[in-house]
Amino acid sequence: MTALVQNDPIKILDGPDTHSLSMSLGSDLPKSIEFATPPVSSTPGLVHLSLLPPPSSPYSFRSWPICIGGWGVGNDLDVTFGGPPRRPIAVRFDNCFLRIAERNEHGQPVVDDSGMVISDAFWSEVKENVTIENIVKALVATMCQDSSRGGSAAWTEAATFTREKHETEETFRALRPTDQLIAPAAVLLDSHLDPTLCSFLSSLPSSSSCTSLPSFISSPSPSVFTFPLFPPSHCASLLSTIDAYESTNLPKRRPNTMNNYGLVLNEVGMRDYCSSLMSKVISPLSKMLFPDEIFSHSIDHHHTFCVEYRAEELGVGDRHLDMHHDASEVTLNVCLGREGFKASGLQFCGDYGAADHRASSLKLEHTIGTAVLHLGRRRHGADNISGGERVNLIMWARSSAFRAAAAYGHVPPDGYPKSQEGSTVDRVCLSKANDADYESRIKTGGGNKLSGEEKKRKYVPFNAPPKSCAVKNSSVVKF
Ligand SMILES: O=C(O)CCC(=O)C(=O)O
Ligand SMILES: [Fe+2]
Repeated sequence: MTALVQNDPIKILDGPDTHSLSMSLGSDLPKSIEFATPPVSSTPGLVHLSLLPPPSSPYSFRSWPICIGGWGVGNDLDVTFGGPPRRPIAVRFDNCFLRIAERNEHGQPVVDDSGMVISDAFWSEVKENVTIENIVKALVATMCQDSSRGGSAAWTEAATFTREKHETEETFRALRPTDQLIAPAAVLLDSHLDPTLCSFLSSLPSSSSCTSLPSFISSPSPSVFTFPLFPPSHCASLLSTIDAYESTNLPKRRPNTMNNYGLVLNEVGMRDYCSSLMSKVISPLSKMLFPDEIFSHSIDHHHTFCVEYRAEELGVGDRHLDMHHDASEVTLNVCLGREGFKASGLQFCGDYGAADHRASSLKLEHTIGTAVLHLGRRRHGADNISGGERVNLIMWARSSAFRAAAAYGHVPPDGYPKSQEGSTVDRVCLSKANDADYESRIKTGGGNKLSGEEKKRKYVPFNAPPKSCAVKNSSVVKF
């Protein structure tokens, strides 16, 4: 394989938290690999390149984008744990449907479901000398030959799986040749955004952190934010693309383990549009709104999907969503419609691993076009819908660097230590799927019911008057 690379010149910016190993990778490009143009570094220390397989290869139907390195986590971890910058750094297959989570013969997962290469055997191939050249060579060897690193059969199967997904996207694109949301390299346009948000983002300095919230962003509870995101016309365009896909016979993978209805938008041709939404809106807002989070400067990939709920009167469908936390660092949840749905509140409890994990903290009502941005580890769930239909776009936004650190045990599982649970366990926060004590608590009438007064107190409508920045007061557990 040769490495094919995008056109922009390499750009490595200085930043306060740059990871010196990643940075040195970005500035020390291999001489022995043929690059069409130099690799690109979009955020400091994060290098993007693409592998271009030869025509005879099972991978040859497309190029394989990879990102290596990543800004923001490495040196923070060094400060926490001491010592030099740690290996392995993040190596992630980007924009691919590659999942080789099954174990290799050493019992190690090879590639996880966000594309992260997490096998020790791969890293032992890279050895002491962590350079782009060694990483690329080890990847090519892993994909093409050596069964001790996951087996070529597993990789061939992953290539076939990816090719089928790729063909599905192309078929859908051919059915809607003028749909700008599914075009290759689609971008989020200014006209897709609420005008106030759009002008705010265009004036936001790159290093900005939260000193006070702009008036159009509310923080009804620590580290939960709401703001107008999409105008109605753009919600309607998104719905029309979703509806068009639903009406085809193309394969529909449901969005996560809990929702039975909805689509993975990354798999219906919308990945590029969603990546643009992440880099133009979610990444800058995460830096600003979650400044104390170790990952907030390095959000770089996402699992984006839509969820669909229908009231009983409309027949089969999901009615509500059980309590859970997300497989994300930061989650965007925006309601697209449909006009006239009833009830369907979004309930929040505490952070996973914190003493108040199952204590109710907030209830929001969805409003079309309004976004909720929250930490993935905050427990939440959706109430029953009582009328009509509701479709929301959900982006689970993630950091490669943070996930690589977690995968290698540099940060505790789930990122955070567990505290002893406190005495408050509210019934609304119990999860049928995730709590072993759910049945016993429900049977014994356990879990505090919220009083009428408490319900009122906890109900906070969207567009509540702006508060001063809540981030500094948040009770997020740190490591
Ligand atoms: O329906 C909602 O608003 C919540 C969806 C959600 O939390 C999820 O899909 O992770
Ligand atoms: Fe969720």
